[in-house]
Amino acid sequence: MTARQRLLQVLGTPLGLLAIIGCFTLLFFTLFAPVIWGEEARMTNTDRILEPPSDEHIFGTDGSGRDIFKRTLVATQLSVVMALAATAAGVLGGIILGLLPLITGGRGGRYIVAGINIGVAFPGLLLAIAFSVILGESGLAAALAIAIAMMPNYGRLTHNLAASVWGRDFISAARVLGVPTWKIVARHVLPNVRDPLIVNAAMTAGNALVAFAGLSFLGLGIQVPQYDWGRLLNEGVSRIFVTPAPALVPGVAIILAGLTFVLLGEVLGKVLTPDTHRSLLSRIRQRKNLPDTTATSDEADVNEESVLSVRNLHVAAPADKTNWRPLVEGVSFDVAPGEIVGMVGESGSGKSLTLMSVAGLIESPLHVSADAAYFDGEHLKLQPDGHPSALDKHFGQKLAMVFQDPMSSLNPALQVGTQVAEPGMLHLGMSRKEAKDAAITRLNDVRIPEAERRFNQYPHEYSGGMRQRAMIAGGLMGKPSLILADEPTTALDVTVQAEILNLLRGINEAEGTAIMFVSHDIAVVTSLCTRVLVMYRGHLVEDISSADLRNGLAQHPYTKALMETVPTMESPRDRPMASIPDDADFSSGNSSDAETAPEESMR
Ligand SMILES: Nc1ncnc2c1ncn2[C@@H]1O[C@H](COP(=O)(O)OP(=O)(O)OP(=O)(O)O)[C@@H](O)[C@H]1O
Repeated sequence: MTARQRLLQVLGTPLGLLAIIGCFTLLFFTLFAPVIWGEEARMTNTDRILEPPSDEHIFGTDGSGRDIFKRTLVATQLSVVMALAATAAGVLGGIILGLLPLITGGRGGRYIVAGINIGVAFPGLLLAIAFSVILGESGLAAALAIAIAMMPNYGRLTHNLAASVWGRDFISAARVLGVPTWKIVARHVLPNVRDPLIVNAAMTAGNALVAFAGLSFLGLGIQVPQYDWGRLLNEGVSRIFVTPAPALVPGVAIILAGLTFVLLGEVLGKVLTPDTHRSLLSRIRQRKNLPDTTATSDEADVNEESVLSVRNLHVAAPADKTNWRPLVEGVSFDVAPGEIVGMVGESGSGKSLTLMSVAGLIESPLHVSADAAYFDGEHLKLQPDGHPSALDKHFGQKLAMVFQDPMSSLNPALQVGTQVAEPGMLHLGMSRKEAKDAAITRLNDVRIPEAERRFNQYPHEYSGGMRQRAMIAGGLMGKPSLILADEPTTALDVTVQAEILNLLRGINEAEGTAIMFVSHDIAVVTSLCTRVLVMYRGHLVEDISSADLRNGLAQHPYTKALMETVPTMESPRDRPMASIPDDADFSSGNSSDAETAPEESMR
């Protein structure tokens, strides 16, 4: 869903409606109130001084006989404009302040961060009053004082957001390309932190409005003959026990305007950061043309001897407003207890989606459905749209998952041991001490050297292979009956790759754990797995034993072509290695492409 569609959706809710009414009202009075009522609000009338509410002056008159209601409406302009000016200056200053430590780096950067932290420690309003006193009594000085007081908070927010992006790989990539730091900040950091900053700015504008009114109320802001809501409040308060209206009207205006900015922030928050769960549900309701995969029965034809059995799995992505694009179509497979099943296929063939959808890790906007799914003695319930209830409740106990990139799958802020031990405490009822002992045993099992010492280290202190082994150790805490491994060796060099494969093989032999191993490397898969599932363009085109595959008994042309690419002792050494050409098409099941493709590509 685009931001525009989300905006339209949010505007249809009571929150969006209130925000839009508030914004338009505020805009109207800001622009037109001085033009329409400016003259009347300025005109003094000594005959009607300090009058209580009447038909002519619904909220009475002030000490010069001027209509309080009209003055309140006219004061909207100065109150809102000054609040927005203060917010703009404060936000801009805060952003610069928050980004400076990244640009300067080193000791200078640390001093700036320390300065920001000290600034945050002071209450904003007190800071604003202090600066206002220093800068002198005027509206501009008050706006500047509010902006300065706002900067540390906004600077800290910016710095925290920017620092979380700063460590990411695309920033490192830009740095090694020699992009100047200020440009990295402007082009790579700012766009990634923009949305929360915008949302926060809208909320901050509400605070600035209240703060500005507060300063004027104290006599530090707008000076006579100009007037804003704070000034009117100040004039009204002296009569509050006689006639509450003169103080009440500007007071209510301040509250309503502040509330409008908060509502605007809420709306922006919803538009810029969508609620994925709700948007998925609404999208599923909107799109009628879901793939025809209506669930038939929970127990349709699954193999109860298997540890995992899936029937007619479909995954689809939204193509346009009403249609879905199929990504995985009608995939059915079984994994027997203690079996290692490989899944191979070209990039984008749907291997990861198949694995992730079985595990329940597919997120909006994709849609998953199946006819039936069975895991380790349990029929997974099918939801109304045919989505098999996820395996995730088995995570940490009967099911483990190993991902491709161990650096992303381990939390960099937590010690590795803590993350390995977590399933023990969460799912197996272990005490902290028991979980730690079990985790150290598991780290030893996966051959992490000095496991006891390494337990307390952080992911960045581990090598890539060790991180992957630690991930596997975490999965083994609960003695799983199935490990789902999504390209666990792709990010590793060949030696470490061999270590991980040996480790998985060892676990399978020692504990009888079934493994579903996804890879695009058919050589690795045939060496590790007993059976291989071949995916091609979202379809499972072949289910074949590794022995048959090695003996050249593959049936599908794509599988044959894939096998042709595996180098053997007889492969010619004076030619490039065989590969499948990009334009080869095996969808028709015609083998001619398969037989010619690798050779063609060698020429
Ligand atoms: N969130 C998503 N939204 C839309 N399309 C997606 C999404 N995730 C994956 N796809 C598409 O689904 C198809 C299958 O993706 P998948 O990740 O399963 O491929 P794969 O076989 O695992 O490839 P690789 O070996 O490169 O990881 C691809 O065409 C991909 O572009």
